[in-house]
Amino acid sequence: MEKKSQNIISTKVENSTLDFDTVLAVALNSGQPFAAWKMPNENTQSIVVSLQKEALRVTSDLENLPNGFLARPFQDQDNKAFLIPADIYYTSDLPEIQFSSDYDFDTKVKVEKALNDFKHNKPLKKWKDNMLKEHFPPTSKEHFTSIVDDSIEAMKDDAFLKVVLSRTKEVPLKDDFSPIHFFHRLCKAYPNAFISVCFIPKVGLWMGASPETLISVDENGVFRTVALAGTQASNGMLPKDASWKSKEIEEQALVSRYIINCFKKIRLREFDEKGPRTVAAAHLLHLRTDFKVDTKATNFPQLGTVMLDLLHPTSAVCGMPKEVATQFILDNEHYNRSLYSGYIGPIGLKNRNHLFVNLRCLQIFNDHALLYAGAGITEDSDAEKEWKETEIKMDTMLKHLHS
Ligand SMILES: C=C(O[C@@H]1C=C(C(=O)O)C=C[C@H]1O)C(=O)O
Repeated sequence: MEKKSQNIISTKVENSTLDFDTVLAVALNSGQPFAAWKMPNENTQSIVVSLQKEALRVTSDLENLPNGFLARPFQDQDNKAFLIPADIYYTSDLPEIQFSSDYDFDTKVKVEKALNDFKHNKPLKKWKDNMLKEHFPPTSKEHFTSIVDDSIEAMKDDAFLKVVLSRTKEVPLKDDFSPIHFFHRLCKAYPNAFISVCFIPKVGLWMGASPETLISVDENGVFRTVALAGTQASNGMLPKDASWKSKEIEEQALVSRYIINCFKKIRLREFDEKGPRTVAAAHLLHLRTDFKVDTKATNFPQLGTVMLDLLHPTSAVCGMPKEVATQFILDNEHYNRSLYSGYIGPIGLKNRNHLFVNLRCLQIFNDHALLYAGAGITEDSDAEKEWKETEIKMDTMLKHLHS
């Protein structure tokens, strides 16, 4: 991955003070923008905290942005993403905290004091004051099934081929709910998902266990993306034993075709394609095709940025054709998806970029959570089954919210 280098100063904070939970607790209490995450199949847990009150608003130009955590909503007017710059960066595989060199000695002393104070028994309670107070009413079953039926009619009239319709559900939280414990429960339950918690003022506190990479470019310049679609409950079945109906096979093939069309638009022929094969995500099975490009061999270092712009939102979360499906979603869902089905992930850190589709996620309010899930609708869909599909997708988070 090619990127301009950034100045970073490492500060050793008294060893006993520094651990992931302390840094996360101080970040949560602070009201500053922050994100913490664990990558799929890795044990390291990382956190970035911004020392500015608001997240930055940026275009997703990965080669030129400062290191940090990027979060882009499904849709908004100015097509910009939020960036939480890594003013402070902590990763559990290093014994020190890193400050970007823009921050002076006083700031470092303040942060170290906050970490020490917390360790000497300041409880995690202020975080609730930073939560959003209001949201759109949760979607009723009646509304969801009626818009699914309307979309099926529209597809029968050839208005579009596929649309992904989503909904929300409100769940009360216990008084002693801790985002930190929840984060660890998710890490333990879903080792191959991207586990994240992210706070942006006015956008709220979001947590998730995403199974879906939107794009990644690793330290060797290898670009990856996936076409993920088709859902069934595994009910204990191994991926290799799964069989799929033509509805799901077509639904996933549309996503693959969409990705290949994006490669075609930029005249890139040198991509590897593997699949589709069945993969497990929590208690669910999906169909997935993997795409890979060597950006060094193809001399295309900015491929990540270019594909991000072309791919988002893919037909795994939006539909086909994209413009008509987007309009149907905006006209019918009757709520703002915000970060749900947008993309989130770390950029620049450890010399790699990895953005995930923000799925299997929820938003935390001070006494309840708002869960989000959607389902791909085609002409052959059945509204009742699609409602059920959103329920089982929401179970990914719901199962671990209280334990
Ligand atoms: C839209 C969601 O998931 C997406 C839609 C899928 C489908 O329609 O079968 C499967 C995986 C995801 O790409 C969601 O989890 O909310």
